[in-house]
Amino acid sequence: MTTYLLRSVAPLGGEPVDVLLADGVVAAIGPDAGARAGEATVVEGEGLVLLPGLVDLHTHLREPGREDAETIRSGTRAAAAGGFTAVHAMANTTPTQDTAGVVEQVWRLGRDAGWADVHPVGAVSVGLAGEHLAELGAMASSAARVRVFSDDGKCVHDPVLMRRALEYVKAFDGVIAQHAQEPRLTDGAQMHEGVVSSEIGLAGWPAVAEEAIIARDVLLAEHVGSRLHVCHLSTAGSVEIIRWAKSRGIDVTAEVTPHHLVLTDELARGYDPVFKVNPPLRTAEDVEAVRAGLADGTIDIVATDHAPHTREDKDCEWAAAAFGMTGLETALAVVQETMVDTGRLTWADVARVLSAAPAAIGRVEGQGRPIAVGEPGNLVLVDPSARRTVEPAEQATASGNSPFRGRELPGRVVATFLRGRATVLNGVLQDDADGSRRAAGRGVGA
Ligand SMILES: NC(=O)N[C@@H](CC(=O)O)C(=O)O
Ligand SMILES: [Zn+2]
Ligand SMILES: [Zn+2]
Repeated sequence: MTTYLLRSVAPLGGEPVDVLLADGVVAAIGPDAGARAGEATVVEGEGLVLLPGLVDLHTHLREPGREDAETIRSGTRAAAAGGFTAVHAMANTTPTQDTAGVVEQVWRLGRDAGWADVHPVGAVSVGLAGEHLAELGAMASSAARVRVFSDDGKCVHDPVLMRRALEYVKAFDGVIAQHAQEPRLTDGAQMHEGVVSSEIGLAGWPAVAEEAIIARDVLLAEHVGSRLHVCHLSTAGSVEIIRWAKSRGIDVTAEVTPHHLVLTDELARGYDPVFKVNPPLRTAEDVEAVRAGLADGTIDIVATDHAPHTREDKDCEWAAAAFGMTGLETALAVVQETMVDTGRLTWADVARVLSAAPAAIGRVEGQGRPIAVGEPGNLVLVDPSARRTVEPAEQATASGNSPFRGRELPGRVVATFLRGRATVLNGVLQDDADGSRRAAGRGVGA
């Protein structure tokens, strides 16, 4: 196994030091690292920030069932390119990830691909139909060790089913990740309900459809004494409810997506379905509220909700298009632009919201760890001074539905290490050496 000497890198944006990666772990930090480097491959790290490998709690890999949009391999290559060393693969596949057999298959395909650890999310209900609980216990005790359960794409709207799920997962320290969308209030909805939806004539998805479910679920979580996680929170009112729930001591965590940190419903005016997503892009006031919530810790993590879709499902009229946008390869850049470059989060905070906290919520071992001697070599090296223009054709994801296409974003992933092995080096995915390699992000000097 190759040994790497990361020379003069800044862990969590702090003072530059040398870091030695050997035998899959952080073997030395500081003057000792150079002395023990021997034949190590040297990575010049001047000006680069070293973070723990990123952990995504919310990824759609589409395999099994929609391999035309993404496969476990293409999706985890995109993850590596974006600096991730672990992803949670959502359950809305075909067949649904609602049995031990299916989650084990997804887990095994992820392990065999080798680009990032894949932790399958188990469905809450059989077939995501919202009627009968899936075999949560069997998925938890399977080889995939499932701890996160979600019907994402659909809301667990029946309060009795939600209550039973919350009670059931307590036995194995699981968590229910809720896609908060009251279906009766969003029938036929196409975008955020507000000024823009009424001006352009698209059916609205009101903020209250999200907030009503979150309010109900934090109360249910309190009642049964269980753990709740709220997926892709998107409104100012949702931030207020989570803040209130935490102040009462309710065991709830929440995520925001990169796109909800920066994009607004104004983008729907062009009727480009690349901006069609669930929950919908909201208003500038909501964007400010989710940034403030992330900055003050009300929102625990950033999760991508990477949702690849084929051209047929996206390049059509707005009403017919699928909901969702890709995000693994732009997440860190968007967080840098909206939160770090604006002074609202430090790099140490970024390590928390994109690595340590999602690993803790998912009960993932060996990820999201401090950068310290003896810890697994799951790391990402970032150049915050680079700039790049997002080009879907240069991305590793098999789908082209990035809402940031053509947009310039800061930062570049220079290297990603999975247990000491480089999955990305010098901005290039490490699968072949024939010049046809795709850059992991076009940046200065890439
Ligand atoms: N976010 C989306 O708009 N779409 C997701 C489902 C989901 O996250 O709800 C998908 O699977 O495509
Ligand atoms: Zn969802
Ligand atoms: Zn999702």
